[in-house]
Amino acid sequence: MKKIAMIGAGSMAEALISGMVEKQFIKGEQIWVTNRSDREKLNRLHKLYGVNPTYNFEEMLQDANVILLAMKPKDVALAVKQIKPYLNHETLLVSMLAGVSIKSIEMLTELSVSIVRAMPNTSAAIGQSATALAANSIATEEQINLIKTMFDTVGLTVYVEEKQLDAVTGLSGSGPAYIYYLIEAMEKSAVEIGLNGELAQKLIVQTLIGAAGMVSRTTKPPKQLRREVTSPGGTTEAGLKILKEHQVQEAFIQCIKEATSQSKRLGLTLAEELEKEKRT
Ligand SMILES: NC(=O)C1=CN([C@@H]2O[C@H](COP(=O)(O)OP(=O)(O)OC[C@H]3O[C@@H](n4cnc5c(N)ncnc54)[C@H](OP(=O)(O)O)[C@@H]3O)[C@@H](O)[C@H]2O)C=CC1
Ligand SMILES: O=C(O)[C@@H]1CCC=N1
Repeated sequence: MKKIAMIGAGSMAEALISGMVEKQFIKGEQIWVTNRSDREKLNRLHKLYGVNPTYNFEEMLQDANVILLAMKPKDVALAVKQIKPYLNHETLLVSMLAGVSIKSIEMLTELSVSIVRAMPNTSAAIGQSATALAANSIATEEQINLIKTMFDTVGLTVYVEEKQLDAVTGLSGSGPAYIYYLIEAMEKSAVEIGLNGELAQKLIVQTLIGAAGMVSRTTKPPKQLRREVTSPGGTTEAGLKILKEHQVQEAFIQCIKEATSQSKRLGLTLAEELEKEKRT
């Protein structure tokens, strides 16, 4: 890989840059990054990772092996319009956008280009993303393998059918936020029950790492692991009773379903706009 061009320089782009550079998949100087107008952010990325900040699409896209779309779904139409003059049949477009279908991107490019959709998460910054990939039929095996190798450097990568990407987005794309929300609650409670914040954070983080390790390294299902913590008449049982009363598990299920639906809605909104444009 000689050159990656990133259109968009937000949280997800930075997480990916940070992970790829840290894992020495690519040097910062081989990455070109642009955004809409936040010059300060581009300069910060340059200082931190050595990437090339630019607003010159020609310089950025010339000979790029991969062009990464990393803007919000609502901004993709304008972004693709801007890069369209520099696309050709050799182009390999990678989209990290929630919901936006391969078909919509094809409609925007109006060109037969290889497209790989990826749904990573921000833990890519420390090489711990859970990423799912789906590609169009133009993408070659070599191109798909290249993108798999790229995301492998920032965590676990799996292939899915494109129609499964909304569910992946609701589950693992947004997933880190659900865990941070839980950590916030644990931190708040720790202070209220009289623990020092710094000490509590250490205990919470290790508890999460330990629980994740137990799920991934033992063959026991989470339900059994939960039962093993829960002594009859003990503390866990008393605590879990409150979670059940508040239907916390159902709330989590609803949360993931709603995030999945929102991914579908984001994609549909754009698809409808593009169909409407095509008809007029
Ligand atoms: N954040 C996450 O956890 C994840 C996000 N994603 C997906 O990644 C994408 C980016 O998300 P995230 O990083 O959070 O978003 P951010 O809002 O943090 O970043 C969006 C970036 O896109 C830039 N941008 C917008 N329009 C254009 C344009 N026309 N040309 C060039 N750059 C443009 C913005 O520039 P400026 O700041 O100058 O306006 C900004 O740098 C989304 O589509 C999201 O669905 C996928 C997985 C996880
Ligand atoms: O919230 C979002 O829309 C993006 C997609 C997955 C995580 N963040």
